[in-house]
Amino acid sequence: MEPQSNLDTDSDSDGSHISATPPRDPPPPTPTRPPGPKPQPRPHVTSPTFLISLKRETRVSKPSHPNPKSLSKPTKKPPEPSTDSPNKSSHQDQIPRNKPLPFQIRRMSDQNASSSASNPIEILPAGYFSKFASFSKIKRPLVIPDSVHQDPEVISSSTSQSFPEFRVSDDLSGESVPLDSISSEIRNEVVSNFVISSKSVLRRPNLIGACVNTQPTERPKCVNERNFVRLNINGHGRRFTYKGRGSNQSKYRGQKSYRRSRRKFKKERENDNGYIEEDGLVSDAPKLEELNGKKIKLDYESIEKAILAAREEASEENLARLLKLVYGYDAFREGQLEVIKMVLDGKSTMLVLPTGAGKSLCYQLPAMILSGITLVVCPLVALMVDQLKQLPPTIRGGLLSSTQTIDETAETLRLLQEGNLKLLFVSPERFLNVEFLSILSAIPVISLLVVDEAHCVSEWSHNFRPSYMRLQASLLCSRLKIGSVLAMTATATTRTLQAVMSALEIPESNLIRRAPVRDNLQLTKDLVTLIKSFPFSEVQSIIIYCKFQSDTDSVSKYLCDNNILAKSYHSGIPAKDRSRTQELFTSNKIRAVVATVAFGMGLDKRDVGAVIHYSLPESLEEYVQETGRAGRDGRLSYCHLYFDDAIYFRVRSLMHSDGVDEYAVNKFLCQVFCADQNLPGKICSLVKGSAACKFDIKEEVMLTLLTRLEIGEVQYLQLLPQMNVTCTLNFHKSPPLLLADRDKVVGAILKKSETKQGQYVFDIPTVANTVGATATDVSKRLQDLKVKGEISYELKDQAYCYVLMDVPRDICSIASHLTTWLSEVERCKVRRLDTMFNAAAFAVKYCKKAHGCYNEQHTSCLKEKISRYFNGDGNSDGLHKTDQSSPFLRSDIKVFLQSNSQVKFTPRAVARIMHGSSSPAYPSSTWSRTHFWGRYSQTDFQTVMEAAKAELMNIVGKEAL
Ligand SMILES: Nc1ncnc2c1ncn2[C@@H]1O[C@H](COP(=O)(O)OP(=O)(O)OP(=O)(O)O)[C@@H](O)[C@H]1O
Repeated sequence: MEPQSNLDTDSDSDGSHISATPPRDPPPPTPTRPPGPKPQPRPHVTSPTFLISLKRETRVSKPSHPNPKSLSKPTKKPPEPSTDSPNKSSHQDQIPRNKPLPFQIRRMSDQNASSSASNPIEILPAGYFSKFASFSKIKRPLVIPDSVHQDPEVISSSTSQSFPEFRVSDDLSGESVPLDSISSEIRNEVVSNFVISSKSVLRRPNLIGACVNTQPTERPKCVNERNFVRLNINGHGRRFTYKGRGSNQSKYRGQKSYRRSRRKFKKERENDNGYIEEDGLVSDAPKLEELNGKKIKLDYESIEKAILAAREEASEENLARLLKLVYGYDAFREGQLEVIKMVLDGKSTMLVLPTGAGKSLCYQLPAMILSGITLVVCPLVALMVDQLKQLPPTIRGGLLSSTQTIDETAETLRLLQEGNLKLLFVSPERFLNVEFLSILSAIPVISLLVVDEAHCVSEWSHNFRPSYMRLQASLLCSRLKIGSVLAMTATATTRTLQAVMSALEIPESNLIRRAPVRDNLQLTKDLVTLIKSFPFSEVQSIIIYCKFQSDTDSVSKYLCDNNILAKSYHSGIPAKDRSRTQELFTSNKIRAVVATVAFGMGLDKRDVGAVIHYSLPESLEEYVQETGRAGRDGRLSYCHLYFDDAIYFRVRSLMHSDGVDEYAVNKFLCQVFCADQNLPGKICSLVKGSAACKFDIKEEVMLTLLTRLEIGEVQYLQLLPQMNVTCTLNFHKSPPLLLADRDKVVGAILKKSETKQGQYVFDIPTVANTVGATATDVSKRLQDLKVKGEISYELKDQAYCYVLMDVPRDICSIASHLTTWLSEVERCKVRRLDTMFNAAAFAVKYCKKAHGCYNEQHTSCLKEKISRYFNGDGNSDGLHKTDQSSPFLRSDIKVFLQSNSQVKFTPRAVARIMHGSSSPAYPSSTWSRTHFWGRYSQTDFQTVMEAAKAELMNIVGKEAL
């Protein structure tokens, strides 16, 4: 075995924990098979096993060096160059469909061969794996990436194309088990499960806070814990139906149903099970109970005492007592006690624990003890909801999210102001909301600000979010009274950590960091071999990660066709269906979820036994985070990675989709500052869609640039919440001029509108500037007039809004500075992907299996790579797969430019097309029709850009002559 000394372990895998939750049957070492075409039979398994042998289809590989002659004769007419906006056409019939071929497993004849397309391959029968094959390479059908096609039509169309065929087989020979014998039971289960789920009560956790004051709750005799109540309001205990919009607490008062529910509630309390059911509503026991596999009887009096004792002295003994009383846990896991003590000491702390290691407890416990409110910043609404549900009954929690109605938000804010919340989940975007900030600033103490998924703060992380970048300590502390900050992440390299800690002003000494991978995870490489092997067949719950939405749909469909209960999960699926899938999975009603990266954050299913990466993750951070969803119960779990360089090249091309050119940034800044027309204090807006097309910069990148202008050394602007800025208005009652006399907003509207067919069309920020109000004030005024029946209106054009604070004198130097920074961010993304690829390639090709790895099992070498990566600066070492040059590149670009001579290109735009990567001004819906689309995805992006630049210069030179 590889010495583990360089890898810290976490308590998930310490002896006591393992003995409490025994490992799944350990996998027997994979039997070595003799060479030859006939695979050996698998060990006999008595229970029904569902083993899948893949039979896939692939598209014809494009020759990496195509004949230029053939290229000059396009097979299809190139795209209409551009009289109409390229954006307009997004029909699925414009997307080239891939020609399926029979499934191939490629066995490299040359170990060092790198390009699967150019190397001789041996076609093996499906399901066969020779022991000589260093790795089974599966050529996948080319599907259109999420990021390229957001159009749901396109997504659904791509799912219907013919796809990998999966068979149910009973052994390595790939023979099929009679499906009926397996399926009937499962089919029945599916049917009944769906019936159950369709009847289930829709819960709206964000409403729970709104109901907290509906009646006097059975409070314990709290001494000085004002917010402490026996009942949780987080979804475990009492729940009230919310009778439609506008319902509020007063509607409950005096109602019969309410009195009935009170009686029932009291009765439940008398039963002393600690949990309360409400009036015909969901009465599931708290998560807590499920989590520990035993009932916990909450002793509220003792809990109160324990809280007071811990507040008085945060000793290990006092904290452990509280832990036992509230959670039923016997001991803290590694790192937990240390961080809780630091937080209670008021020290800002950076916590890095693996996924599932128990980070939430590190803020929940202090939230109970600290006197003020705890604010938790979460990146996703779904994550907030899950976290809220998982709060113990002793913490009054609430959340603020964009999915709430105005009434719900108002109710939560009211509770917050009244001090009736102990813990509040918010999105980072919420900090743009002036009303929210003013309520927060009036709160005497925000004891703790928790930044969950804190790596999002740093541009060097795998999951950077511009709105997180705004969570600068200086910005927060200047507006709010925050006791201390707890930043938490499972995955961050040293460079990312430094950036996060510096932004949140966390001292270096306050870093608590453990190894990124738990010890109960086995990391292996080959999906097919593993699916056919014994441990996998024993696993009840499996998550399969795919890169693209269309892959998840197809893979889950094929699994279902073969009687393996699976559902797909991605952001293109309506939220309601996604949560139903999650529910089915958590309650073991389906066996597998086939998902994009959108699945899993906040999922606390302890018995996920396997995580399979069907596509290469984008980074080791992503890999570690996703594999960390297996084995949270401490049992031996399996992580399988499909290694495929076709996906690698496609993803690598996508990594360049955020890149920008200096001149584009320059143009963008000119628009942001509108040269000399704008004065500081003016409200401005940038319509997202049209600006993205105009500058060929993605919307998120524009937001990143704006955020940079807000939080840089000079604050050039202040971001406001995004809104629809174009208003089309009709007057109904009073004549417009009469109304304008009474109302200055209407006066400004009449002045600043264009009239089109009797309708008034205007820009809200412009009207706001005219009357000296905020955009929100104008929106509110419009709403009032609408309620009075004076007007009706429609809003469109979602825009970034901001107030100008300062206009820079030298836009060029800011543009240059920002471009350099964004280029480094782009390179960093590519390096992360390369590192992931190299780690997988190492396991597949070069691992000497000297330190504990055997057969396809590469836990030791991968853990070592992961550890080195996280402790270093995150840089890639080793192989570089992309071609640094190509003899036909220049001539291909020339042909492409000639055949699209009416279109204006930049070198970057040409390189993106050659890489098959869309951008706002050159969308795939138009440009994927050219046969050059994606042709050079295996050639280094920079090399293609330089070749394009040279060709464009040639054309300019000729035109100048
Ligand atoms: N001291 C403990 N003893 C036993 N179980 C614990 C302990 N602390 C936390 N847990 C359990 O571990 C599981 C994972 O905890 P939690 O969800 O907080 O992990 P996490 O680190 O936040 O993971 P993620 O990064 O995925 O969000 C939960 O079921 C939690 O109840």
